Amino acid sequence: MSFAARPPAGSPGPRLASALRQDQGAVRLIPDGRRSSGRPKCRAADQNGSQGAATSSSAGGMQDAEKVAEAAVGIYEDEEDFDVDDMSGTIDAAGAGKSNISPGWLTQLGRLWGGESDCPVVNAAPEDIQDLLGGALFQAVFKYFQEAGPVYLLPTGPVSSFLVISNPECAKHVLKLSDNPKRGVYNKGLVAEVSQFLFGDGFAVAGGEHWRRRRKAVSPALHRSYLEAMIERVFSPSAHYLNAKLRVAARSGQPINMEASLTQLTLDVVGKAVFNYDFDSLKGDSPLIQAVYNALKETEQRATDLLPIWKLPMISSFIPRQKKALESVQLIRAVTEDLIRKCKVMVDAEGDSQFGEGYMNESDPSVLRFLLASREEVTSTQLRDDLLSMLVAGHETTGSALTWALYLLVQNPDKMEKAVEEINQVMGDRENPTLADYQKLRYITLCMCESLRLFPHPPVLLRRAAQADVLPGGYKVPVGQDVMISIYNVHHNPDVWENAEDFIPERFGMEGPVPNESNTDYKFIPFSGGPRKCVGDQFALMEAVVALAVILREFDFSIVPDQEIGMTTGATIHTTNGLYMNVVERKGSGASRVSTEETLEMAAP
Ligand code: HEM
Repeated sequence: MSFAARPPAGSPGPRLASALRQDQGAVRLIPDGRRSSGRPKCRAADQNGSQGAATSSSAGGMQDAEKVAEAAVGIYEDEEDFDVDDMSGTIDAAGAGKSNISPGWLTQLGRLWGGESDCPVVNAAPEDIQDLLGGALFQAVFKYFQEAGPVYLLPTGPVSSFLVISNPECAKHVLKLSDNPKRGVYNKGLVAEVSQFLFGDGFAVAGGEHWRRRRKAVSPALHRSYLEAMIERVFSPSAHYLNAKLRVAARSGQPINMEASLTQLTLDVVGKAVFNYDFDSLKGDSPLIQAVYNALKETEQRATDLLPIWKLPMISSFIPRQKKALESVQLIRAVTEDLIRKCKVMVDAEGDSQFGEGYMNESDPSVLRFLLASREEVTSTQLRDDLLSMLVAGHETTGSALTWALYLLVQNPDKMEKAVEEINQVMGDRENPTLADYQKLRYITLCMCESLRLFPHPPVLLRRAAQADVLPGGYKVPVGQDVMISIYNVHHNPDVWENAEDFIPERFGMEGPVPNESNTDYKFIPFSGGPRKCVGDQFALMEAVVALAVILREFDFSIVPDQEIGMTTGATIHTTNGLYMNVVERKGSGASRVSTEETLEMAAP
């Protein structure tokens, strides 16, 4: 799908869902004609009586719904969220369900295995296949949600399916029970399987006790004084560096690809913050950016591959797609290992460190230095994989979040005016935001949140049921079922959000805490929630708000006309062909006071 870069004057911005709605004919099967506004009520048994036991998903059978529910209630802080009486639904994860009309080819395959269900089961229509397999998967998943309701089964092959969740109640339930130390019902399942080639044993995909130990070791590195130091030493200087590049574009009158520029910015930031290493990707095309993109695209393709050839290492090394991915991983790992080696030499030379709670080396506040100084017993491969988890998780996500925030602001001039007014008011003549400034940049923070609501990165989260479970609403989940929480659908769900498709930063309010999963009761979950919530959420928000403040204070942006800005996914929502903008220096801004020579010197490759 694509949408025009310039909506008519006064338009609230991209209206993604309405564009999708025009194309609803592709989604066919809706038992009993149920619509998305209501929770589908499911009958308990099918007239054919088949239980479709041929898949690993359904092996092990169902536990008694109420027993499962009781166990789950025990670990909820807010037990009233869980309605034990309303558990009549049935989902059979055998890969297919009952269809009233001619099923699509994927469902057809699924039915060969005898799967049956009275719950909504969607058919993959031919026009959706490109989105489902390696395109913008989340868009097809949204389209089905509009027809099939907040919980449905999406068959993806003869023996595989996703139970897709699009409402806050079920998302909260699954996220809170993911790797939960009291009762871990869900794990990372497929996502761990398909991204192991990239993350190895890194804590972003590891599970159970191993994951818990590594997360406990790594997350203290992101303490408050570290974040404060990052604002002044990394976020703000890196954004000024981007400004030098923007100035060259402004003075030459050449359009610039803001998606590429912002993704380079965030790679530079995360490189310095995690490794104290300057990738300097703003100065030239970094093969590492492409490598990370290739590797993440491969993980998504693996998740939807009908024939998982990647499970056969001997064969997969001859396939160009797999070869490219493996080469990318080799490059990413080699860079990471080199950085660890160099830092270790410095830490060893220091002898016994002053390590303690909130430790920060003044000359090198990086996460790597923190972890090495802690002198914890950890193998260098484990350290590499953990740091790589942070590098990959923190780079593209924040780059995409900034890209869409800028896009939305440019498309909504009244919001842009408010944003620039706030920046000028808070920062005055000062070029570098401080922690105090960050705390006052409330409207910019809300713009970032609203951008993350409309364009969440990643748009879907994957889990697998390690035990039988029952979702709020009564949907039974058998052992082994793959579950997809569509953050995109929760954020675009019209039953959850008023004017869900419009960019309205004000919806969160100018007072009170910054929106997160807890204070919105899982309506807003861009950083996930529960035990596996993002460890870099504060880091990311600070980085993005500081970058926007520094950039918007100096430049005006407009989208290059007649540009089709489509969407696709790796791990985040990307444009299909970049986001080209014209840049103009604001009168009286810092930019206009810098000479062309100075600018060229800063931005020279
Ligand atoms: C706007 C930017 C960001 C967004 C939208 C985002 C979003 C997310 C989400 C949704 C998850 C959960 C994935 C899941 O449950 O399957 C996650 C996990 C994670 N994020 Fe972020 N993230 C962002 C920035 C960052 C940054 C800057 C870092 C590090 C500096 C980071 C590090 C991580 C790590 C290590 C995990 C795995 C945590 C675990 O499994 O225990 N993220 N992120």
